[in-house]
Amino acid sequence: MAAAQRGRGFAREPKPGGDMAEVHAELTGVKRVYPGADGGSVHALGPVDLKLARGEFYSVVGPSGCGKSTLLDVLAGLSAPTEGSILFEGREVAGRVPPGIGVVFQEDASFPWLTVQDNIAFGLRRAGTDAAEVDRRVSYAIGFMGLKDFRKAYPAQLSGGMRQRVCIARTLVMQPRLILLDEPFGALDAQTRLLMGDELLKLWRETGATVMLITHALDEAAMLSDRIGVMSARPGRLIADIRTEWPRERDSRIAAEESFGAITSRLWGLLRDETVKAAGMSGSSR
Ligand SMILES: Nc1ncnc2c1ncn2[C@@H]1O[C@H](COP(=O)(O)OP(=O)(O)OP(=O)(O)O)[C@@H](O)[C@H]1O
Repeated sequence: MAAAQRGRGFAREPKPGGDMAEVHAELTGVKRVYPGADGGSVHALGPVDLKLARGEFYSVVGPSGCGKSTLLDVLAGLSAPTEGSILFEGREVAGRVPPGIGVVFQEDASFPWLTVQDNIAFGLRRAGTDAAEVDRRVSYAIGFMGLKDFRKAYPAQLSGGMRQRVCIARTLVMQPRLILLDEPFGALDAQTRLLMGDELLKLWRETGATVMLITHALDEAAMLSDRIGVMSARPGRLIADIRTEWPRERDSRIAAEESFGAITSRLWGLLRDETVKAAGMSGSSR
């Protein structure tokens, strides 16, 4: 077993964080148009140009329906772009999820018929990982996510926050180098969201992964991210790029910093007009 694996739980490499200058994922001229219900089409996204540096924590905020999930889906390879190119680690993402990318959704995606440990082991077993390695990674994930007392419990016996931890752990044991999260805490109460945000930061440091988070919550974006992309009303384009300059060793207490308020008000200033436009556009298609 590699030293990095023995020592670092989820991490593939001994150096978390990596080289911030290295481009990890790159979208160029990406557009997504869906077929509309009336035989027309819905221009959901773009054109978008975006570079994610290896190891950075990037969040995307934008008005409802502006194309945030579409952006995540095309980057993940869950949906093919109508135009443009998407590279992950220098290779084209061509409408299928490449190894190395892990996705966490808002919905509780745990399997109700499997225990916590079997839920977390699911992807590894399907990939044919040997049993000892499955045990090692699952045990680590269970400890890390604070699920030790619940390893034999079924999802129905857990709170919403714990179920979402199971889903995050299930993605993390696959050791993704790019983690895409679509409103992962959207269904949770405010206090649980804060705690989950701290756990996400811990995981980000631990794994050294690149993270892209889609969120409606401006304070969540401001608290967790190195950089925040603001999207316009649909068709979603990136209209601002805000760097937070937080230290890597941070947690939700960063919200008490003076500069935190400045970032959230700047985000809201940018989003306000777009949100009004989006509300006016709801249901329309182009
Ligand atoms: N599979 C699809 N087929 C047709 N239209 C779609 C499809 N998926 C999304 N859309 C449309 O594309 C637009 C962008 O949707 P998307 O879910 O990406 O936005 P979003 O910003 O994530 O929304 P929200 O913030 O409400 O979750 C919307 O108008 C939506 O109705």
